[in-house]
Amino acid sequence: MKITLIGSGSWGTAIAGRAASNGNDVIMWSHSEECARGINEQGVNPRYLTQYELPKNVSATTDIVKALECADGIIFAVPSTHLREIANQAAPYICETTPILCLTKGIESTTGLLMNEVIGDECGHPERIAALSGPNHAEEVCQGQLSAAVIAAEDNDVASFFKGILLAPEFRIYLSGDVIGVEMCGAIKNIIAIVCGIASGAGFGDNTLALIMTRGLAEISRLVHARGGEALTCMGLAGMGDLVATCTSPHSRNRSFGHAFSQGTSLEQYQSQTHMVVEGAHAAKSATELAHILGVDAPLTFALNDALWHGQSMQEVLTNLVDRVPTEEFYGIIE
Ligand SMILES: NC(=O)C1=CN([C@@H]2O[C@H](COP(=O)(O)OP(=O)(O)OC[C@H]3O[C@@H](n4cnc5c(N)ncnc54)[C@H](O)[C@@H]3O)[C@@H](O)[C@H]2O)C=CC1
Ligand SMILES: O=C(CO)COP(=O)(O)O
Repeated sequence: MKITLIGSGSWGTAIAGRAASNGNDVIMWSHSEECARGINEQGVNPRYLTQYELPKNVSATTDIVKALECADGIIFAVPSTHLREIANQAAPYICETTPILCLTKGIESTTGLLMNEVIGDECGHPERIAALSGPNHAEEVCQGQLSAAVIAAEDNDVASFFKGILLAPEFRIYLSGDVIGVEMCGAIKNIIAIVCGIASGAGFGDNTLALIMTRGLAEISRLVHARGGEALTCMGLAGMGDLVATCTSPHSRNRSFGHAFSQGTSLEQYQSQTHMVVEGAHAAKSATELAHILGVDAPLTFALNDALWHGQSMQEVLTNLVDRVPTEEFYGIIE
């Protein structure tokens, strides 16, 4: 198969390698000449996962038309803030029956659309769009460390197609029909991971981190349920699995950013130092908008949104959170 991978960050690079290791010819589209040249000439992405040698059947280009020529399957792995613009550029060159897989985790601000929905909006035929999510740090997947992911699609054939492209003994893939649930979990767990990073940076202990993760999972479940997903998905790889991986791993950019933020580093400073996306920061804003529209209580999301985008001090945010009176443990999830 010929697989086109749109994006050349850490996750795109690791997934390009995974697909190519299964014998597929992978062409990566990069917005950066430097990345495309490094991949073609050295077989290594010079900016992300720089120690990882890509299989020989991976090439790269900055020409999106060339990248999409004769694609049997297309994978989007660009940050959420660039997804619409890039899907719009790609759309005229994508055949209407070509299956598409979305790796991006986020919610679009102002529209409240999930990432597969943004691609569907631009490229049409949403039934051929799947989403992959789960506890998958690119740094470990590219080393072949045992991992698992879920691929969700309305059409089981589309999910199965991408399972065939990516499956390996060390990369287990489960299927789901709950695209909304899988996408919502992937977006919101990044918010909770930033809050965990802030708490750990501020000196809170393991009890507090477990409290944030558990109440975070309840918050994710309420949002999933209200957006039309299945609360059970929150118990799976995209929910509980990714929440644990992102809230606890030193690989997580969201958690590390939270830690740095608690020490006074701004989002701009962190992103310009690392050249990496902190999806949870953008999701804090878009999920707040969405929660208000859906009428869902999402205190951790609101708190992070206040701290990141409305200049509220960490002390004020914390006081607001602990001033809340604890109520029924599972309100708003099961009717
Ligand atoms: N890194 C990981 O382990 C995982 C990442 N993801 C998700 O995958 C998505 C992509 O993240 P990463 O690959 O980690 O990115 P990254 O943080 O490693 O790299 C940043 C990406 O932004 C791209 N970029 C920067 N400016 C751009 C522009 N003007 N136009 C187009 N692209 C531009 C870079 O080429 C690069 O692809 C995110 O939504 C992330 O949440 C999901 C699972 C695992
Ligand atoms: O989604 C991820 C792991 O599954 C990556 O998380 P970070 O963006 O926090 O590194």
